[in-house]
Amino acid sequence: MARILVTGGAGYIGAHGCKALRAAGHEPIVFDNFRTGWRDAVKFGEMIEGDLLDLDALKAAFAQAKPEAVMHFAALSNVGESMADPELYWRNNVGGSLNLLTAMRDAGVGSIVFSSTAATYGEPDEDPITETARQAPINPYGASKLAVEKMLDDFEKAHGIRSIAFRYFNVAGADPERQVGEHHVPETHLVPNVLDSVAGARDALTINGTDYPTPDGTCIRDYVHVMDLVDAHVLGTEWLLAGKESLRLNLGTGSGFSVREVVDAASEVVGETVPMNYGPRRPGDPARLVCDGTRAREVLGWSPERSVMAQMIGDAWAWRQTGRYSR
Ligand SMILES: NC(=O)c1ccc[n+]([C@@H]2O[C@H](COP(=O)([O-])OP(=O)(O)OC[C@H]3O[C@@H](n4cnc5c(N)ncnc54)[C@H](O)[C@@H]3O)[C@@H](O)[C@H]2O)c1
Ligand SMILES: O=c1ccn([C@@H]2O[C@H](COP(=O)(O)OP(=O)(O)O[C@H]3O[C@H](CO)[C@H](O)[C@H](O)[C@H]3O)[C@@H](O)[C@H]2O)c(=O)[nH]1
Repeated sequence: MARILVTGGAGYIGAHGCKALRAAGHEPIVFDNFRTGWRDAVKFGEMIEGDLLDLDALKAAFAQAKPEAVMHFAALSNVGESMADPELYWRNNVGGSLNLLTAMRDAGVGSIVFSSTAATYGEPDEDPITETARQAPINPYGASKLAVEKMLDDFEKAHGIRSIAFRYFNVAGADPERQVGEHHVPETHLVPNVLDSVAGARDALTINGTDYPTPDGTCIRDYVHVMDLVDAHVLGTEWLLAGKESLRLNLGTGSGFSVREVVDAASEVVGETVPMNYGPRRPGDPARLVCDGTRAREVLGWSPERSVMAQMIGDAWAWRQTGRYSR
């Protein structure tokens, strides 16, 4: 059993991470400023309210929590917002991570699992994308995540802090037991937007572009169930705690689904037609992002068993019907 400081543990993926840590016998301690997170999402251990931009608060959190490792989910992650306000993204995501690594160095904590993203690849030059593909982000969000990957490299060389950067593809679904789930305000992700449209909580879903060079003209993505994704984080944390080397790993299934295929799957799961219309392309959307996820399976023994489209949509729908948070 290990004590793990979980930054962003009140957010979508971080809350599932806490559940997975607890299920594996570890003790998550959430560090979050609730900017996009939810107090109701903190269910699996202690919580320290604080901001990554406040180095003193972070140092105090390390003194209080005495963690053996860190899971670092906290970030802002809205691509459109990052284009409009890059300063916010560089300050929060890069400045916040710099403070975190500084506090880790000072507290003598030598293991961190970091949420990176397929957005670090930009317009990929490989299909499917392996970890050695060129990283050339096309928006400030992706650039901020790539900068943190480089910061991790430098802190390892200078201070021996070992890290795993997981490059997530499209995360979807929810805890099947409905304790935690996805709730962003505003929501930009496809699956919750589809379900909000079915539930009448928003106007018809707008499909962003139908003229991409894909079989049905809509963008193709690689969707991974959030519970599978956080299982990889537990395996990664245990890997580092066992003294093993730093890793950079994609997390995805290797299967691509178009926007239309996701909509059709949702209609089938929910048993209703998804109200939808067609809009222009969303700036910055690559046509196709599909992962070569072989390495995570081989190195960590990760097996994403729940990342089946019908299951991801079904779990997200069940959570939407009964579980959502309120502020
Ligand atoms: N959702 C996806 O599909 C996806 C894909 C790739 C990468 N990621 C990455 O995964 C991580 C989690 O994403 P999510 O969808 O759960 O986002 P989220 O917005 O639901 O959660 C982020 C959490 O971090 C907290 N936070 C942000 N800035 C903070 C700060 N300065 N100090 C303290 N807490 C702060 C927020 O309050 C929130 O609870 C992010 O780093 C994101 O970039 C997500
Ligand atoms: O209402 C919507 C919402 C989305 N889409 C489309 O659905 C696809 C998936 O969009 P998401 O917003 O769900 O996901 P992204 O692929 O844009 O982004 C995800 O993957 C990125 C990496 O490429 C980042 O990591 C980001 O944080 C993560 O959410 C895109 O073609 C998007 O344009 C729609 O057509 N309508």
